[in-house]
Amino acid sequence: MSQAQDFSAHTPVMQQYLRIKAEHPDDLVFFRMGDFYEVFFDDARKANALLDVTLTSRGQSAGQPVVMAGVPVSALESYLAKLIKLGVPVAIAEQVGDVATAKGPVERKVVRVVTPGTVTDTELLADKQDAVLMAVVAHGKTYGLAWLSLTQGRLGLAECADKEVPSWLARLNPAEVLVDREHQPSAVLAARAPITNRPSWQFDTTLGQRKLCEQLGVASLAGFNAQELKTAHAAAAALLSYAEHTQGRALAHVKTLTVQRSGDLIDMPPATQRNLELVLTLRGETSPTLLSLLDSCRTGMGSRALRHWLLNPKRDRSEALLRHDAIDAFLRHGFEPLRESLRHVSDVERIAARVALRQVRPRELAGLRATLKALPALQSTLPAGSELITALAEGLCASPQIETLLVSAIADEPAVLVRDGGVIATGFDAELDELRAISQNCDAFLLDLETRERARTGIPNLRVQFNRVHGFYIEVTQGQVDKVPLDYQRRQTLKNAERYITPELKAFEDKALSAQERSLAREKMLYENVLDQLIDALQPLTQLGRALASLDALAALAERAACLNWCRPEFINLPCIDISAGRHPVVEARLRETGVGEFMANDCRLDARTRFAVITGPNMGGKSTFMRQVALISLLAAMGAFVPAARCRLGPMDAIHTRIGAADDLANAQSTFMLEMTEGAAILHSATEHSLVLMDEIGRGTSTFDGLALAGAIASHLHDKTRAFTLFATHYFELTEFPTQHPQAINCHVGAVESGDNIVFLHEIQPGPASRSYGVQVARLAGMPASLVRQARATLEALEAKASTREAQIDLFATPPEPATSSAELHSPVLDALNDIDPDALSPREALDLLYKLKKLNHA
Ligand SMILES: Nc1ncnc2c1ncn2[C@@H]1O[C@H](COP(=O)(O)OP(=O)(O)OP(=O)(O)O)[C@@H](O)[C@H]1O
Repeated sequence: MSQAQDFSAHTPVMQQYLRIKAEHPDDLVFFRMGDFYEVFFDDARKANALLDVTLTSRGQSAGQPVVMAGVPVSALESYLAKLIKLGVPVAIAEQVGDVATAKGPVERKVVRVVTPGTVTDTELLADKQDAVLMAVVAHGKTYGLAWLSLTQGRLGLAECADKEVPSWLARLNPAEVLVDREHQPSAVLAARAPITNRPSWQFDTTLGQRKLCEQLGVASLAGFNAQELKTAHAAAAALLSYAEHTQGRALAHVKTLTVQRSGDLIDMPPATQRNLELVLTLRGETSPTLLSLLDSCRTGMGSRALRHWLLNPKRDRSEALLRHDAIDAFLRHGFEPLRESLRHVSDVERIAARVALRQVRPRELAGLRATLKALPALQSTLPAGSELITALAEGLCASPQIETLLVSAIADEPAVLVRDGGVIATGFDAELDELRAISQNCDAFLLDLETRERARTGIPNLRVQFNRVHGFYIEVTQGQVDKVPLDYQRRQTLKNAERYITPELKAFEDKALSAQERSLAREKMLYENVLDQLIDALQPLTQLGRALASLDALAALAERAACLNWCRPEFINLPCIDISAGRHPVVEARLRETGVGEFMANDCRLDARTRFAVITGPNMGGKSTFMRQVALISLLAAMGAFVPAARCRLGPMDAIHTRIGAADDLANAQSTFMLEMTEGAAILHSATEHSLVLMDEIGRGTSTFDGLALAGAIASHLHDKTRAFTLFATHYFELTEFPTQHPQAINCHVGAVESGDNIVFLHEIQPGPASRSYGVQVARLAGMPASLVRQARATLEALEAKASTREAQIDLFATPPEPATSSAELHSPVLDALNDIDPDALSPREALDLLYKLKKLNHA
């Protein structure tokens, strides 16, 4: 922290600060002063609370001491990482003017604003996940969505209904959602997304259209099929303005737009993502999940691609088929050579984005150079026979000029930062080489001077040295001082020695220091030139990043298929889920890891005639595991992966809905039962005959009769009206009657055998209903006290005896009665008159007269 600085409000430097702060009222302003970023006033207090940096005060402002705190420049990344995690945006004001020539305070400017959705710093981002920035705006019931991954340069647009918003948020998992400050969209607030408020005027359709056209370099959005998405354009306006604002520059690398329509993707509501533990476990951990099992990628780019495929499975299966072909090709010809080559590949996707934003570090460019050099060898590992791999291989031919430029311009092992020098290769620029030679020849000159001066003065231990504060000097110990010649001028007195300068040494110092300064400035300029040339060649770099990411992800899927013994799924065009010997990949892996036992593979056969399976059996029997594995296998197939089964044939699928278990959602003031019913209702409203629905013990959150009645009604609705493929696990034995009255339903159960007081789970799905539920035995296994188990068993026997003497069975699945209609309504004169009308025979005039007559009748 600069010690002597006056920070009173009237000083020019504070005026400069206050001006910058006024432009960034919502951001924490990091104000560069030498080797520190200073934060002032309320920002300082905030930094103190969040980062635990020490508060100091200096000078006065409006009669109050100026409170401030400092963060060393070298520690910026770690502080930013903390603030980003806390969702606090930081505006970084750098010194952009020349300190040496500035009159008054050196010019400072906010060069970028770092926010959770727009971070691009390699150190601040997880390798395997991208930060997504999103903007959402509501026009009536239509929601416009626009999103951007800055590090991928991908821009997306969509429009959807309010009830679909949670699915989009869950799928895109944005780090930051921009909303209109005046009209915060309720669906976003309800989903508790991390929002950033922006002014209303930024959510403007016309502005959005213009900005999108400018960004993509086109005259119309028709080519992207995005012409009609007016509400999404409004969201894009805010999105692009904010992204540019935070980066402090245009986004040169964002050149493509994807329009996604709700109907393109297999719908996976947030509950499905959560219950199937796709990317997070139910406890919120990243492992063990389906993604953690799948992701054996060698690069961060590959992992990110895989995550994207998993969370965005398409209904149209052509892309998945191409991926299946590619995996086949890898399995036939080997995937390890490619995976080995990928070990030496840098994150080209992120490097390309950081080039475009001019944030790329010298070592990243060295990494890019090494990757480019490794490409021919990598290309030779690719198998033939797959259309997709052939297409991706074309993306590997990044322009040779880039490689030539990086080889000639960037040093073999460049320094971390350009400002330290040593980044540009020797031989790239004659002027730089000359300046460097002057500084490097320093040592030789100093040695020579030392020898000469020792001879001239007769002082044998005289030394010529340099330090940052005092520059060059000749040091003579106190005992020898009287031998010093007259042309020695004293620079500094130490306890045991005197330090001198001579005219010759002073002249050399001027030359050497200015050469070093000029050489650093020249390197900076040359580096910027290299960036200019790279930005001109961004397209092939971005394409290279994407090709490498996809190849890595495909090779990982092949590796998983081989190691875990998965098979290629088949798609057909008839309604069908036909899985032979299917397994739950994560449970199977866990059993193998822990050595507890073998996973029991199970079949699932659903088709146009059998759409509904009632699954019964003991707790812990494997019902949930079976249901989940059917969903996971369907999803894996749709994303283009092989599946854990011996054989698998799947018909079209438009959604995977799940209602499994429940924890109270206290934060949303919803009870377990309320949540169960809300999720259940959402499924009944949106599922179609092409959807897969998993219902696990619906109704258990309330009293037995209520629960049973509701479960029966829900099952009937799903079977008769929705006609979705449904797996319905239940402990209500009454529901095993369901298939007798519903032709498309079957019973199946998970097997268990009793031996004495014990129960052995077979985990095998068998036809027909379970004979009993073994709840008491499971409680015993769980370690309930023996006396309690005895009591429960006695009560159970009494209840069973009572139930068997009960006579009439209630028909759970009877068609519901029509809502009551009053007798007055049945004999309404208006209805009678209406019945008599023949609309086709009426002239307009007669129709109008009749309308008046009907109205009169109604009031009579
Ligand atoms: N097919 C299988 N092969 C081997 N083990 C299995 C199989 N299915 C389930 N298991 C084991 O049994 C445990 C319980 O399975 P699961 O949760 O599916 O039972 P459940 O019938 O749904 O129980 P509940 O009715 O209490 O919810 C799993 O954690 C797993 O360890």
